[in-house]
Amino acid sequence: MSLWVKICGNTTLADAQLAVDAGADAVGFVFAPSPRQVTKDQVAAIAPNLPASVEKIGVFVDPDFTTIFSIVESCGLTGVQLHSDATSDLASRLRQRFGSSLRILRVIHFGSEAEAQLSAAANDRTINGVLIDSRTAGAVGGTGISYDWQAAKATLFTPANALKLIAAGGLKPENVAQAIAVLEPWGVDVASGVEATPGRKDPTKVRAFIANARSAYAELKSRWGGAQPERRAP
Ligand SMILES: O=C(O)c1ccccc1NCC(=O)[C@H](O)[C@H](O)COP(=O)(O)O
Repeated sequence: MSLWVKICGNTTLADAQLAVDAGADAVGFVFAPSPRQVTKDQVAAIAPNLPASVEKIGVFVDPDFTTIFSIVESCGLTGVQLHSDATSDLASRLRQRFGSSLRILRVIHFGSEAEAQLSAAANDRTINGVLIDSRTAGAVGGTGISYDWQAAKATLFTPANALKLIAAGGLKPENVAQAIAVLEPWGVDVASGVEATPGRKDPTKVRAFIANARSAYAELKSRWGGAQPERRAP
């Protein structure tokens, strides 16, 4: 088992390839209003040039099924990250249509409702994992703001939680090791923390982020010894 690393908010092939070369497991594309917003045509031109082994995740905010279906098909996405009402049947419709090959991630924002939302997610067999992110009054992602990791560890990233939990929100090369040491997540995700300017990645930051994350996870594994946390399949 190793740490899953996603570099999100790619807008060019060069940036996505940079993430791949630096060792990312997944690259993300934001199909929502954002300084990093991309179109279906842009991603359809980028994704086929990336290795098949790298996950290509589309990020959708309040999406409808038809839009997501069309984008996943046209761009060859391997996963979706849904910022949507958890009570909608969107995830189950996507699961029915694409089967187990599509990684479906739900987003939960750190805050007063997060614990209840995570309990509900634990019973949702259509999703493969949950990304715990920050939000502001104006943005549901890409905020560059980190939450209280100690509080998140106590309430969300608990040893009892078998979901694949991904830490996001305000991560950067300088703090990702600390986040991993505290939260012991299944994965980490970053957008603005590895940028040179909004929408464009900084090669030095991308490489440092992934290298620091990998070495922090290696330390964590030695702390665990033989007893690594069980995560729910798949
Ligand atoms: O990145 C965005 O601009 C964005 C906008 C709207 C919804 C989601 C968005 N990003 C999704 C991600 O997975 C980001 O990596 C995550 O929110 C963390 O962002 P950051 O705090 O900038 O690292």
